[in-house]
Amino acid sequence: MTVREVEVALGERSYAVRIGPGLRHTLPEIVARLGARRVAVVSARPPEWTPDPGVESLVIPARDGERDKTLAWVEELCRRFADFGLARGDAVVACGGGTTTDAAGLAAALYHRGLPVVHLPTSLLAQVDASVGGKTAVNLPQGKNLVGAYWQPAAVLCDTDYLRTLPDREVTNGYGEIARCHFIGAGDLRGLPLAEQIAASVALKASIVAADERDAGRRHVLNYGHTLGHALERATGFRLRHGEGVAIGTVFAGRLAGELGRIGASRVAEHREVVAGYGLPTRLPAGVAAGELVDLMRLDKKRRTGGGLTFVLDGPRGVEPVPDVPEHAVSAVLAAMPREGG
Ligand SMILES: NC(=O)c1ccc[n+]([C@@H]2O[C@H](COP(=O)([O-])OP(=O)(O)OC[C@H]3O[C@@H](n4cnc5c(N)ncnc54)[C@H](O)[C@@H]3O)[C@@H](O)[C@H]2O)c1
Ligand SMILES: [Zn+2]
Repeated sequence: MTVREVEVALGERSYAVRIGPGLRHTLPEIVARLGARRVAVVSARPPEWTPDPGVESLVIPARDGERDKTLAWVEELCRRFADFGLARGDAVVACGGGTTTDAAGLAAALYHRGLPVVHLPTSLLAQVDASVGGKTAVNLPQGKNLVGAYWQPAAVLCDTDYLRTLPDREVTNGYGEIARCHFIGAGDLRGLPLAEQIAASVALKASIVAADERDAGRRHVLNYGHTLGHALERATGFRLRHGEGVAIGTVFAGRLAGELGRIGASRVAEHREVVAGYGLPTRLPAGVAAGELVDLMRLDKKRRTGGGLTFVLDGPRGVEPVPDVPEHAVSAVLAAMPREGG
């Protein structure tokens, strides 16, 4: 069995992300190394797929999905930890999609002011992105991921066996994040075995997180393709999955960089080819007006930066945030983008 290992280098908070088949069976070694006497296993997978930590444990069944990514669920998890008698020296295990690792990660960060958490991400998106880097969060009615903490896991086990039961659309969703890695430093991953694509995407994220754990600068490049991606998710009432929005947003980022004279025509074309090559959508969905997308992007940015459209774009110095992109350029590129059914 081939196991790949990526180190997230964060000093005394460093940890390993391991990628390969059957890795859930190595959880007891990780728990033993942590010295945990008891473990709460928050699992969104069925019992036969829920990992055994090898010590006294409480399994808390969870549901993946945004509807349980709430403070109420985090409180419920903490109450069950307390009823079980979880205390310092113990640990939490999170097994599920990114919604489950985010919520259980936040519960671990808060309970007793922080217990070690081991992530076993079960979706492709969670393996390449959500479980690595230490951001945890839950949603509020006012918006997604508004309440959270930085809480690095003690270890991440990307057991590729989990992906065998993943629906096709969720596989595609994860590829949206892998495709954008092509342009932010991972190089060409097309045609490689899936485990290698996961490892390369994780290695890229690990290197960026190690340089900028708390999102002060470099970590922004991870948002490649995300500005339009987020607007598309919202404009379609989340009918488009996150990775699909990022895919279309990546094609758009290439075209916008071309429009601004930052990259040449062949690099623009490469964006579409790479995204299409992963079986991802490249065209704007039907029925979403360009004006609405610009409004959504402007709103999104205003909240964060106080005005001006900023995009993470490719260019002569590589990928970097580009502030004050003129709105007419954005509108022109959107108007020229191919459309579904058009
Ligand atoms: N913390 C971070 O840095 C970070 C980064 C990216 C995304 N996220 C968060 O991650 C979440 C998205 O993650 P996601 O796409 O995994 O969503 P998810 O947790 O909702 O899972 C997606 C779907 O896949 C199903 N699923 C998961 N594993 C499965 C398996 N092995 N077999 C069959 N079905 C399975 C789930 O039941 C669900 O229907 C979002 O809430 C996002 O905010 C966090
Ligand atoms: Zn993303």
